[in-house]
Amino acid sequence: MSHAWGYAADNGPDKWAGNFPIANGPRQSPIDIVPGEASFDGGLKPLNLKYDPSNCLEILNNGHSFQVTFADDSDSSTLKDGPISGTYRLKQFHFHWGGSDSRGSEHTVAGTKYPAELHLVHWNTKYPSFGEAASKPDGLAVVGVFLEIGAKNASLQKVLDAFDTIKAKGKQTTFTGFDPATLLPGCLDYWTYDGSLTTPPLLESVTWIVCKAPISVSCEQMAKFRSLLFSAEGEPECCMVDNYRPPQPLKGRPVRASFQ
Ligand SMILES: N=Nc1ccc(S(N)(=O)=O)cc1
Ligand SMILES: [Zn+2]
Repeated sequence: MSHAWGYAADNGPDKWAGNFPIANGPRQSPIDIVPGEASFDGGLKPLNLKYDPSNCLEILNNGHSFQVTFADDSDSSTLKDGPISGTYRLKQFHFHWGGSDSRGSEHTVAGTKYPAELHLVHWNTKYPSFGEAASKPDGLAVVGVFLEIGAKNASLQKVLDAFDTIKAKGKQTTFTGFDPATLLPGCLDYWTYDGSLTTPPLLESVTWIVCKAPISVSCEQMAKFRSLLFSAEGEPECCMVDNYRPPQPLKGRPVRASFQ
């Protein structure tokens, strides 16, 4: 690629292996989750998520998605139990979405695409920082939540209301007091498997925890997602849509279910 990675024809997922050969590695994400082929594991614990809204710092358009970033200098916003050992700290959350309601999620369920997918990114505190953890096989744990078209999501709306100030790539603004737990479904049944970051550098360091239950998003709210731009101020405007990587080969990996 002559220029940075993205989601366009000339720098999108099919081109990433050029600069990031791990794109063809053994534990790449996302995947298509086939419920009938997942194994129930009674040893999997319930997810133990404890978030402190006072850790919420800012919202940023990074040119690939928007992300809400958290203070991660203490164990006040953490993920424990589930399929992981130890304590993982929340670093940020972000979304992936489509140009229409028929696509947008990264993981799929028996081939079904959702209009969007939320990722809550946590790092293992056995390592000194996110950056260190991101290169370790047990370094990260990402909770994925599907969005399905339905009722307006009041919690999500608080995030969308901040969009007017971060429309272009590189824009960021203060965003405090938000509780990401309000974006979780009521039921925390999940699938889990060993995978990777779904964007470059595609590091194979993620324990994926994908919730079976979706949360709702209205079609008007989906239109708001699509109002963001991949482009920076002063560049030709390019709508931020279809910022998702398609499912990757499972290559023999087991997918476990926390539910029967
Ligand atoms: N560079 N940081 C990243 C963090 C999370 C993800 S994802 N989409 O796998 O949650 C990708 C990149
Ligand atoms: Zn993501």
